[in-house]
Amino acid sequence: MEQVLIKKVEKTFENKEKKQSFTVFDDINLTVNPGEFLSLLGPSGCGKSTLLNIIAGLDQATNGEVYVGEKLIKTPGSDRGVVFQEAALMPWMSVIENVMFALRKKMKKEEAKEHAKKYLKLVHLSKFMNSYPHELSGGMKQRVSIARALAMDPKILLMDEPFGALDEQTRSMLHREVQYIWEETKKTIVFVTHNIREAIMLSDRIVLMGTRPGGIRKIYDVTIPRPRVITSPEFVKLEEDIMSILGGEIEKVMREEMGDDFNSKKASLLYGTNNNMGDNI
Ligand SMILES: Nc1ncnc2c1ncn2[C@@H]1O[C@H](COP(=O)(O)OP(=O)(O)OP(=O)(O)O)[C@@H](O)[C@H]1O
Repeated sequence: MEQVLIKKVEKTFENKEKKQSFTVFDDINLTVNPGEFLSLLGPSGCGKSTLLNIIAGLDQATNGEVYVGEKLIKTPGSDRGVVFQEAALMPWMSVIENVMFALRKKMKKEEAKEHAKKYLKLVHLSKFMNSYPHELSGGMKQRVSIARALAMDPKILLMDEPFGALDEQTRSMLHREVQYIWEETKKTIVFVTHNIREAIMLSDRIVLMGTRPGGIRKIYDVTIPRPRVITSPEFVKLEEDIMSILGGEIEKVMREEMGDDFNSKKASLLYGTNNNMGDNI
């Protein structure tokens, strides 16, 4: 268990050709507590992935610092495991070989095999360890990619919309799976999502990010006892609270993207809380 400290982080992208720069956010301050499950939630383009990539060391902050424990983060490291929306498994390797590949520099082959088996068991894929990626469903591939990240025994697990491409049923199953993994391994998890219900279902805290100017709008403590039920009154209440702020953020993005074509009635029809997919922003 380790804490992540994000101190005055700014990210500006330079477009050298157009001689323009674009600041995604300019002053993010946040502490992710050891063992915490924290979600970054916000409209498209607010910088969730950018912030996660900076924590991962895959991208650098323009200003400010990120620490994992005492360590200043500049590059990727085995203390942080990353899971992306696409599992990116090597198609010519079996499931167990994919997990072992990540361990090749860390341990000998036999030890790596035992280690990989342990993590495949944790994600309930022991039966499929000799299968190949094309033989697996999308949800199973994502479980392999979670096992691969966990096998490195990172202190922090960073997840960027890991279930974004999956159907609703598979997503619910993986919510249970990831909660089980979190409880078993006691990892600190930072989880990026568009989906309000997903954030409420999984998180200890939800960091709601906004755009133009980008930054943290509000932080919610989710105190609803687990396992959580989406129809419970406290769940619905929190969903409405979050949507009331997010609605304004989404409208801002749409206004900017659509210019004169923007029509707030159209926006509320598309993104209102009453439709079934209102949780998915
Ligand atoms: N390499 C880059 N160069 C220039 N601009 C970038 C680059 N990467 C991201 N951006 C811009 O930074 C902003 C934040 O992007 P980011 O992907 O972090 O947002 P997000 O909140 O994760 O969005 P989404 O939910 O749609 O993935 C966007 O406006 C994006 O266009």
